[in-house]
Amino acid sequence: MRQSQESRPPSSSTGATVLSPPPPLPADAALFLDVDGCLLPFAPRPDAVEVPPALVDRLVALQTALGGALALVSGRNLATLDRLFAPAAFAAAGLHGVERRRAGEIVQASQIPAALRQVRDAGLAVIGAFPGALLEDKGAAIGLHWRMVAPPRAAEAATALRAFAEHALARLPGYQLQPGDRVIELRPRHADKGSAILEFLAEAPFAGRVPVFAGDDLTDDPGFQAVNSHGGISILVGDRPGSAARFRLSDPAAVHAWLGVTPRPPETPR
Ligand SMILES: O=P(O)(O)OC[C@H]1O[C@H](O[C@H]2O[C@H](CO)[C@@H](O)[C@H](O)[C@H]2O)[C@H](O)[C@@H](O)[C@@H]1O
Repeated sequence: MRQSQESRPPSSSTGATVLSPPPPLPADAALFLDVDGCLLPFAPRPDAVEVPPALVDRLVALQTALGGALALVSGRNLATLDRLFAPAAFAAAGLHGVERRRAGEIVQASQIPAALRQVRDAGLAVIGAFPGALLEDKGAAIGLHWRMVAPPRAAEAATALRAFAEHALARLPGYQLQPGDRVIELRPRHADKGSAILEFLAEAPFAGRVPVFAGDDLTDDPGFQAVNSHGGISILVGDRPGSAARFRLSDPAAVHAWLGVTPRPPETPR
């Protein structure tokens, strides 16, 4: 369907979509937050991210203020999200929507097909050819990362890892490729961030609230579409042409400012 001149988002002289900063968080929001590239700046490796205690403090305060209607919606698995944000326990969707649980619930990890174990072993051999590349084993999903491959081999690594993943997909019925920021992932395809958000919105304490979702990457677009379909607030973090988001924040620091994260005062020595 063609958009009318009036309904199209405004464009800059370069043609890039110009999105406004989001309005303040509504008091009756159902708040959904992506993690890497949104709440946390990118780190060299998946296990090198640091979650500032002040961010956890603020998310816990928002969780209370919103009657529990706050969920992390991430490509990480649920176990990793719990470890990163400990001691807090948030409702969460992991593996790009494949895993989902309410706050305080314990869930079994997803089933791992035997073929994925074989693909993982073959993938370890491929990344071995590129110093700095790594394979992230997330249980039912794997990620092949090249952020730490130094130029000039980074482009070659990206091509080789994408080609490996495309080839491996044929051995994994029910799986799809998930491109990300210097990563290609293989993950189950029966759910995405949009379906996870819609499932949260169908139940307490999220139902009947204004959905708000902030995220940065391709995997976040189904989430933007889900909140848009409910008249909510979709927020792109960073710059990515073609996103379905209606508002924009420049980076994780801007997300923190918008959420009202304030640094913890330094501890006084006793
Ligand atoms: O949906 P998200 O919460 O944004 O998760 C997406 C993927 O993020 C992680 O990878 C990215 O962040 C790493 C740490 O900063 C970085 O080293 C890597 O280059 C990025 O691609 C995570 O490792 C993946 O499992 C997530 O799917």
